[in-house]
This record gives sequence, C-alpha cells and structure tokens, in this order.
Amino acid sequence: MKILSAGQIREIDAKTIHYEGISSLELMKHAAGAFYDWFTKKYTDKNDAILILSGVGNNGGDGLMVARLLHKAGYRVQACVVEYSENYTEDCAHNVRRVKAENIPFKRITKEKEIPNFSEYDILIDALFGTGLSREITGIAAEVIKKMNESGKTIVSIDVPGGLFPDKKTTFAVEADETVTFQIPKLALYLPDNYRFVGNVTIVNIGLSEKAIAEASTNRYLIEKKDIRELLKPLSKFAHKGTQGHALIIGGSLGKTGTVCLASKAALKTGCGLVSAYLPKCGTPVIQTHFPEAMAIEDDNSAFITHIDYDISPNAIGIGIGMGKREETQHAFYRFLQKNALPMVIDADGLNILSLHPEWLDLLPPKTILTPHPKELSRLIGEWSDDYEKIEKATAFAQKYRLIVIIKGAYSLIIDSDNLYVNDSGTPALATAGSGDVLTGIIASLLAQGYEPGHAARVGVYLHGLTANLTQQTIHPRSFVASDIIDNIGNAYFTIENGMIKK
Ligand SMILES: NC(=O)C1=CN([C@@H]2O[C@H](COP(=O)(O)OP(=O)(O)OC[C@H]3O[C@@H](n4cnc5c(N)ncnc54)[C@H](OP(=O)(O)O)[C@@H]3O)[C@@H](O)[C@H]2O)[C@@H](O)CC1
Ligand SMILES: Nc1ncnc2c1ncn2[C@@H]1O[C@H](COP(=O)(O)OP(=O)(O)O)[C@@H](O)[C@H]1O
Ligand SMILES: [K+]
Repeated sequence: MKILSAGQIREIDAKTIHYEGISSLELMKHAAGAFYDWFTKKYTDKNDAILILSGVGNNGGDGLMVARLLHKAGYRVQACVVEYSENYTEDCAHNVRRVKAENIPFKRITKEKEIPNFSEYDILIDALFGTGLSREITGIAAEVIKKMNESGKTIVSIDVPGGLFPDKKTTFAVEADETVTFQIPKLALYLPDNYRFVGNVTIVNIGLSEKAIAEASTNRYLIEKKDIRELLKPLSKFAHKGTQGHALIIGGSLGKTGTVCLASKAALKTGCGLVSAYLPKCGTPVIQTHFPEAMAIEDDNSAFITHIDYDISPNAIGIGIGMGKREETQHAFYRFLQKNALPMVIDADGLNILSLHPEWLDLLPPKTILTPHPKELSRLIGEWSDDYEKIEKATAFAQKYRLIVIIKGAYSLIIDSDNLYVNDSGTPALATAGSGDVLTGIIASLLAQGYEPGHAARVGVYLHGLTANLTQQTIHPRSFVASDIIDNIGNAYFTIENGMIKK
C-alpha cells in the first residue's frame, strides 16, 4: 500500500471527486461513516459521555458528521468547534448547521474559559486538524490540546492526531490512544518518535478513487499481506531437500550458542531444505541435542570463532549472532568477507564488528541485508536528531554500500535502494530475547531458497511479525518467547496463503 504525502492525499481527494463524480460532502460522509463503523465496534457502551472536538477544516467537518451519526445511534454526544480561525470550509460549516438543526448539544470554543471540563467525559474524539495542518499550533487550539493531553481520558483521533505533521517532525500534538486514518497511510504514523501522539493505528477504507491512488508516485510503502502473498514462491510437487536451498548460520560463542540454535531452527522452519550451523566447539553438543535436523560444523576453538572454513556449498548465509567481538573472531570475519560472494544477512555482533571497521563494508556483496536495531544502527551511521534524519542517513548508508538495511522496531523499516517499506505486522510480544536471532534465520532461509534479497527482507520481516499477531489469543504477550515465533512460522504461511489459521 502506498504511503503518500499530505499534498498527494489532497490531490487524490480532489481526483476522487472528479473521477467518481461525487461531491466533497459525499466523500466526507464515507469518511465519517468509516470512522463511525470502527468506533461503534470498539466502544459499544452508549452511556459513555463522548466529547467531539472539531476544528474549522474538513477534519472538523468529519468530526461533526461523526457526532451526528453517533447521536442518531443513541450515544451521548457533545459536539464542539474550536474556532481557531473564522475560515470554515464549506463542508464543515454545513455540518455545524446540521448539528444545530438536529439538536445535538453544541458549543463554540473561542477562548480558554469556554473549554469544557474534560473530566465529565469518557472519550474525547479529536477532529481538530487533519492533513491540512500548515504550521505549528498556537492560541486556543494549543490550549485545548494541552488540556486534552492532561485529561487522562481516552482520546481517539480522526485521520491524524491534531497537530501531527504527516511528513515532518512534530513536537506538539494531541496524544491519542487510537488513530483511525483514512485509507492512505502517512509515514508519520509509523515513526517511533510519534508513538506518543498516534497510539494504535487503524486504516479504514473511505472509497478514494483507486485510479487516483494508482496515479500517485511514491517510493514508500506499507507492507500488506497481499504483497507478501504475491512474493511467496510456490512449492513444487517434485521439490526435494536439494532444491529448497541450504542455509548456513554462522555465530555463537561460549554461553551464546542458543542464538545459533534459534536461527538454525527458524531457517529450517521457514522452508529451506538444509541447514548447517557453524559454531565454536562448545556449540556442537548444544545444537545437536536441541535441534537434530541441523548439521554442525565446528570451529577449532572451543569458546569462540577463530576462522570460518567449511567444505559445504550453502546457498546463503546468516552471520553475526552471539559471535562476540574478540580479535580472533574479527579477523575470521574479515577473512570470510574477503572470499564470500553468497547472499547474506548480517546481524548483531556481525554489525558491531562492521561498525568498528567501516572499511570492510566494501567487501559485502551487493544487496547484503543488515538487520540492526536502533542501537546497532547508530553505531553504523552515527546519531540522528529525529526519525526523518535517521531514515535519510540510513538510506544514504544503504545506497553508498548497495545494501538492504532493516531498521528493526515496533514498525520495522526496510530500506532497499530508493524504496522504504514499513512493516506493521508484529506486537510487543516480540520484545523478547532471541527474537532478532530468529529473524536472521528466517531471512537466511529465504535467501537460500532463492528469494531476491529485497523480497527476502520483506517476506521475512512480515512472517516474523505475523507469528505474534496470530498467537495474541493463545499466548500472553508477556510469556511469548522466541521459540514461539519459530513454532508459528507455519501458521503465518497458512495465513498469508489463504487467510486460514491452523490451530
Ligand atoms: N483524505 C481525503 O481524501 C479526505 C479527507 N477528509 C478530511 O479532510 C481533512 C483535511 O481537511 P483540510 O484540508 O480542510 O484541513 P484540516 O486538517 O481540517 O485543517 C485545515 C484548517 O486548519 C487551518 N490550520 C492549519 N494549520 C493550522 C495551525 N497550526 N493553526 C491554526 N490553524 C491551522 C487551516 O488554515 P490555513 O492553513 O488555510 O490558514 C485550515 O483552516 C483530512 O484530514 C480528513 O479528515 C475527508 O473529509 C474526506 C476525504
Ligand atoms: N513492540 C514491538 N512490536 C513489534 N515488533 C517488535 C517489537 N519489539 C521488538 N520487535 C521485533 O523483534 C525483533 C527484536 O530484535 P532484536 O532487537 O535484535 O532482539 P534480540 O537481540 O533479543 O534478538 C525485531 O525484529 C523487532 O522488529
Ligand atoms: K484529527
């Protein structure tokens, strides 16, 4: 799904009206209706006191239309317009008239003392500003937002939290619990700095013209299940382990051989035909006991890796997990990079060693996948002042070395040449030891199966996250562990292929 800018969304809005031959008010009806459907499914208690805070633009118009729908359905609604400007849009003004005509409690707020007492309400709906925000908020709107944020009440934002810039850094905005956004994802909704404003994001369809959306050009995308389904390779009737790829996982050190067990098992469960694990000697009994399907190759050293030599022919490599940064291991890694031309995913200490020797980055085959979490990323590219600068610097880094960079997080970002992909599968259940090791195994497996690296990155990140979504009802997020990801890779495949969850 395309992620677009506020300007592009405005254009699609106008084109929809033109192509579909509908009025802007009708489009607003669709938008308000979509919000209403979502809201009434989530908040079913009609005794909740709901305060709707609208602005004077079309976002405010949406809010007032939502007030009318909720009132009609029997909810207890108070509608307000925070009159930060006298320039009402036509559709907003229309809805003010309708709200009054329908005898819905209504109030204009022009100065601080007119701000209602939020403690009398259960839910605040924010329709103050949408994608038309053009500058920092001051005056009465700022007063209202400050009080909303201090109220401790549930806040639900229509389209975007009031004050959130869709395409640049935000410092002050409504701090919503839920944001229901209209059809087109905006980048700002998925950035960690903005989580306190955005809360949970839901995208609802409002019937914007598909043709208009297709005409908008972008290099930013939100990954959807259907995209991943299209990328999945079919499994041939005549497949055998020799055709399904051989992944080699390299890593581990004394006390950290579990990382390689997790990645190796994840690799096999993701579908490659063979998995070998290269570890220090201490790891061999561990992996052979834990996971008999894997083949082990031992380093000479018992506690850490000192050379990386093997006489097998894998198709792809996952390297770096649990490996440590000892001198000997660093040199072994360097000599390995000098001779390796296979597709590769590098994580953890592999990344940390590269940040100690940035000149080694030139040795990586094009499209090597790096999977840093933010700390590892900062070691590679330096600090950033905000998420936008982080993306800019990571993109420049990825392009300079022709790499694919996956910035791991609640929403992982995949940078692949000019393109940015946002992944929204996954839950906080994944914030658990070894979760990143499993991702390395999944991606190594996909590379071994012949997936183009950009596809392996997207499919891998999406699959990994989906395992947590699928177990939300069966495994409490606090007790979900990395092995649960592995156990549910099959279910994730089922879900992607045909929407079915196998219990
Ligand atoms: N996407 C779609 O297709 C659809 C979109 N729809 C809805 O429309 C919304 C966009 O509506 P919108 O363009 O009217 O802008 P909106 O955000 O309501 O506010 C603009 C007003 O705020 C003002 N203003 C701005 N910044 C300010 C500041 N800092 N401090 C004070 N004032 C400030 C600005 O004034 P100006 O900048 O012109 O001086 C203007 O008066 C969108 O989010 C969605 O909810 C649906 O209805 C239908 C389908
Ligand atoms: N709150 C979250 N929501 C979704 N995914 C998450 C969340 N927290 C962590 N993850 C995912 O879990 C993985 C954690 O990786 P990493 O930080 O390397 O962990 P570890 O070092 O413990 O293996 C990443 O893929 C990340 O995207
Ligand atoms: K809003």
